[in-house]
Amino acid sequence: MIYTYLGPAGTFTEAALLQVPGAAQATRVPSTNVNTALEMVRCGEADAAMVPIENSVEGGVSATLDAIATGEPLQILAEVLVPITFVLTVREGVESLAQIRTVATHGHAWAQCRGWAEKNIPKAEFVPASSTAAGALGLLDPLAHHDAAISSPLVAAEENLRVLAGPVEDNAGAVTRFVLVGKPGPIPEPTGNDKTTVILPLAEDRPGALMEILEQFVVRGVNLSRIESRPTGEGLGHYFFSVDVEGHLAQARIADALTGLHRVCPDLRFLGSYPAAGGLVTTVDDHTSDKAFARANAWVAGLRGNLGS
Ligand SMILES: O=C(O)C(=O)C[C@]1(C(=O)O)C=C[C@@H](O)C=C1
Repeated sequence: MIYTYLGPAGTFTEAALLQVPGAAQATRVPSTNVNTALEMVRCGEADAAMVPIENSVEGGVSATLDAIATGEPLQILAEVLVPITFVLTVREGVESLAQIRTVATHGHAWAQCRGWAEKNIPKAEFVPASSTAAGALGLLDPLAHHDAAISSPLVAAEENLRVLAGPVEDNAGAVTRFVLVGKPGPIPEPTGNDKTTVILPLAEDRPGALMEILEQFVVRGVNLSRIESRPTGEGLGHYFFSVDVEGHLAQARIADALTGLHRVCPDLRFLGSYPAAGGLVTTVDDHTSDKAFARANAWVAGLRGNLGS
């Protein structure tokens, strides 16, 4: 098994990948960005890619949401949660916060530490890095010029970097959610606590279009755990919705909701059903249970048996 992930080694994404059973023993190839990681899967150079999809403070990771919604189809195989905490590390020679003029980190990490930075290093300019680990490693590179980096405490310790402050995140207890993505194939078995992800392009901009989509879930008792609108790139006002719901394709209420969605949104994309991480407990009302659907379908089939007779 070959895995790729948003690298280099020491990113939160690598920490997420290491939670996947067997990944620590498998080949792990770092990619410099999410698109490259997903392309490696599409062209068969990697069997699966671990990529960040949302953070509890900063929200959706646009690069991932867009890349899995378009292009050659992909499938989410698993999700992993990683608690996030950051430290501020500095280049040799930087002794105090007052000396810092430039800080390198991933845009999502900067957004989670912006309040701390404005207060403690107000003169420092943000230098975007491809990941938190890349920003930290830059401190050891004489050709990179940033004074400081915001990264995980782990990469700071592994690289023997001087930590000047930490934790530096604005919200303690932040969590990033990562997804393991492969080529479309067998769907993981239902566990009873699963998620299903779909991409729903709005066919036309008219009153009630989003409502029509959402009611497909509501009437089948399906709970949404994430909904995000992303621009399609075709101009202002053109969006698709990226939606996670609680449940598995193997369950009648999810299959029935997808049937309904296909009628109102024929270009929808199924991105997979996979076990939910983090102790999600899904409760299903009696009237939307598999048994209730089976009874209702049998009843209609019975009525239809009399058609034309
Ligand atoms: O830069 C990293 O270490 C990553 O794994 C990327 C990433 C992200 O894109 O959300 C992951 C977790 C943190 O929230 C910040 C950055």
